[in-house]
Amino acid sequence: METDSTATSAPSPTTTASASAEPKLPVCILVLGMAGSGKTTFLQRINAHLHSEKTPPYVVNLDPAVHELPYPCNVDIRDTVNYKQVMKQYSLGPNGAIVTSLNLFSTTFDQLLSILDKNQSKYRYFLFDTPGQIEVFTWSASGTIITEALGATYPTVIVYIMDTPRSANPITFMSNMLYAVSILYKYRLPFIVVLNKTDIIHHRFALEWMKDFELFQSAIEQEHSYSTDLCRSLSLVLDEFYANLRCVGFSSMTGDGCKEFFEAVDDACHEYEHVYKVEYNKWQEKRSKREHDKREKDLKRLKNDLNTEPSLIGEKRIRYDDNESDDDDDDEDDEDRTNNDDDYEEEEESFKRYLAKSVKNPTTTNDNMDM
Ligand SMILES: Nc1nc2c(ncn2[C@@H]2O[C@H](COP(=O)(O)OP(=O)(O)OP(=O)(O)O)[C@@H](O)[C@H]2O)c(=O)[nH]1
Repeated sequence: METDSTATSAPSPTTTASASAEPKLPVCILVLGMAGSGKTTFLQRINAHLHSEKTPPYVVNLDPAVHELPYPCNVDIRDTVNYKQVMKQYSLGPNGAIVTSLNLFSTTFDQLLSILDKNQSKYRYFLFDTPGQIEVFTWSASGTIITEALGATYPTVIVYIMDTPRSANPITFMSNMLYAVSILYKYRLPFIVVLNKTDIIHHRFALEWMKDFELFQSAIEQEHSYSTDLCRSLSLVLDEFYANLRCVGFSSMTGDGCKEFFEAVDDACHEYEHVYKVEYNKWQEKRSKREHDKREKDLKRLKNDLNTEPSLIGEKRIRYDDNESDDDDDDEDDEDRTNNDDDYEEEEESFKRYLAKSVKNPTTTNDNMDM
C-alpha cells in the first residue's frame, strides 16, 4: 500500500480498510533491517513521536550487543543475558554470541509475554528493536519463536528498514528487496518497507523502480556487472511482490513520514485481523484436528493391541503344541526317557547283584558296591 504522498506503488488489497481502525490489543512493531540501515534511530524517532502524541509505547530491546540505546526502554535483553560473558563462556565470536544470547532469552520469552499481557491495557504500541545483523534474528530459531509468539497473541507488523541512499544502486536495491521478500514469506505477517534516510535522497526512484519494470531494467543496464542478468530476471519475479507492498518514505533524522508510517501500521493491522489472523486460526484448527486424529489413532491401536493380546497367547500355545521344533523336543524327551530307563534297569541289575553278594557275604561294605 502506498502511504507516502509521492508514493506510486500499487495498492494492496487491504487499502479499503479504514486507516483509523483502532485495534483492541496493542500493536507489536518489530523493526528489522540490514546493519546500519537506521533501525535504532528509527525507533528513537517513532518513540519520540508517540510520546508527543501522548501515547507512549512499551519498548523492548532484543539487541544484546547494542552499546548504548538513545531511548528509554522497558525491557532490555542486556538485563537478562550478558553478551560478553556468553562470548567468553562458550568461546564464541560476536555473531555466535548474539545468536546464543537471543536463544537464551527466548527460553524466558513466556515471562516477557506475561509482562506484555499485564501492560496491554496501558499501551497502544509495543516496539521491538532487533540485532544489527538481520540474519541473526530472521534465520534463527529464537527469531521465529519470538515472532510467532507475538503474532499469535497481538496484531504484529514487521517493519523492514531500508537504507535508501545505499539502495540507489539497482543491485543493492535488488539485494534489499530479496531480503525483504524472504522475510515476508517466512513470517507471512503484515509487512511495511520503510525507505529510511529520505533527508539524504528522496525515495521516489525506488517507488518508480517497483512500479515500472522497464525503468529498473534501464538502471540495471548501466551497471555492467556480472549480476545484471540475474537482477533482470529477479525483477520480473518480484513484480507481484511489489504490487502488494506497503512502502513509506521516512527520515529518522527529521521525522518526515511519521504520519504516513502510522497510517501504514493501521492498514497492516487491518490486514492482520482479516488475513493473517483468519489464516492463523485455520492453521491452528487444522493442527489441533491433526493432533486429535493422531491421539485417536494411537488410542485405537492401543485398544487393538490389548484386545489381541489373549488370542496372541492362545495362538502361541497352539503353535507350541503344533510346533515342529517342539516335536523335536518331545522326541528328545522320549529319547532321554528311554536312556534314563536303560540306566535305571542297569542300576537295578547292579543292585540285585549287590544284594546277592551281600547275602552270600554279609561283611561287604558300601565301598565295594558295584553301583
Ligand atoms: N541522514 C540520516 N542518517 C540516519 C538516518 N537514520 C539513521 N541514520 C544514521 O545512520 C547510522 C546508523 O543508524 P543506526 O540507527 O545506528 O542503525 P542501526 O540499523 O540501528 O544499526 P545497527 O543496529 O548497528 O545495525 C547512524 O549514523 C545514524 O545517525 C536518517 O534518517 N537520516
